[in-house]
Amino acid sequence: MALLEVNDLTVKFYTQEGVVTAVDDLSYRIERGEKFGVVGESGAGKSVTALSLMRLIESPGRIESGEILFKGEDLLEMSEEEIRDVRGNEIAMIFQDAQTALNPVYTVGEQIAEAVRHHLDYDDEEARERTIQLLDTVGIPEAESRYSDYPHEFSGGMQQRAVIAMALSCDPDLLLCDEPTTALDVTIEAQILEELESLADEFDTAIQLITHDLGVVAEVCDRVMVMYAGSPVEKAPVEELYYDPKHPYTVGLMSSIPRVGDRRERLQTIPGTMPDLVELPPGCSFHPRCPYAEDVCTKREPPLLNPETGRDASGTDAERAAACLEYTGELQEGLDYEVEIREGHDTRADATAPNPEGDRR
Ligand SMILES: Nc1ncnc2c1ncn2[C@@H]1O[C@H](COP(=O)(O)OP(=O)(O)OP(=O)(O)O)[C@@H](O)[C@H]1O
Repeated sequence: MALLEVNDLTVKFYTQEGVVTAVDDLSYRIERGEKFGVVGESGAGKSVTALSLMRLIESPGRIESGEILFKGEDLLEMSEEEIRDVRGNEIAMIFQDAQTALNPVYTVGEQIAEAVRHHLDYDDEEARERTIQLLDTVGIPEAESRYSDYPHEFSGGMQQRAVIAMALSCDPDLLLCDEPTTALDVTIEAQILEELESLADEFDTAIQLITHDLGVVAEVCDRVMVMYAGSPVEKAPVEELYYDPKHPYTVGLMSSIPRVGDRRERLQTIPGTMPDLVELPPGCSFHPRCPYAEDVCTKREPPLLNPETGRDASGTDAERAAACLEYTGELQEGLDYEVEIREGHDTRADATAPNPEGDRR
């Protein structure tokens, strides 16, 4: 049994502008100890997916349908009390902004110790010892004396390490990380990702890592799901995604990974922006930005298929899936891109094929 199995999850927000379908019929699974990446631009539905797992979607949002099986039990059917027990104990979450997760009026050590006492039923002394040990594990030097520091006495990177320590304090089976290193500089980011990865291995914790950065995914994850406008457009083991991306949106994301040593902040980005989720474009929702779009793409919504066999790949078992009419055989010109393999993990797709109409939106 998979640790987590999300089946046909749909989440909507009832706003004054209309009904926003933030997550649309989403299915995926995460195995025990696995590191699973969720990638996509802002507004793709990544955070809403994670908040749904914690049952933290608030009004005007609503989980419309689907099931979220965690160790075989549907989180959506649990009582408030049961879900509170899962939250923090078995599923923990780390957000982008460490500052909001730490309370400025308590010392870092006290806050983590409080979580330890609460979740593990330790007495004060045991909780203090466990906290110091955790701070040390996440790479905070002189953990014993830093125990009594307030959050503002920690650097941004140290704060995020403390938040990771707090999340790991209860030894969760699943850690949801929402852009955990975005606010940090690149060197600290690399260190923290490495730390996160080795801690997850040590504690046998599965990770769902949310990011807009495919470079981060390459660093940490085993499998990846690429999301666009609330839906998965590609799923693949990480190596396959890099060396053989099957969806034009993935190719676009790959072209925008900044290269180490590149002085420009960002190379290219995909022209255009995410569509209005109240009213998605007809057909494939990516077609207005896709350099390979043909007439049929404006009319037919592509199903998630195995790109090799053309079979249905919408379920959680699918290892490889892409939603593009190329795989139903309906594209006449096909997908004309090449992936350039460079040293190490630095793979880049040549997605510079001209789009004659530019941003057609
Ligand atoms: N509280 C809310 N009220 C109304 N709409 C919301 C709310 N929260 C999310 N949404 C809608 O859901 C969409 C998906 O949001 P989500 O935060 O999951 O995107 P994301 O992929 O995580 O992007 P980001 O990287 O910016 O966090 C948003 O574009 C927005 O339209």
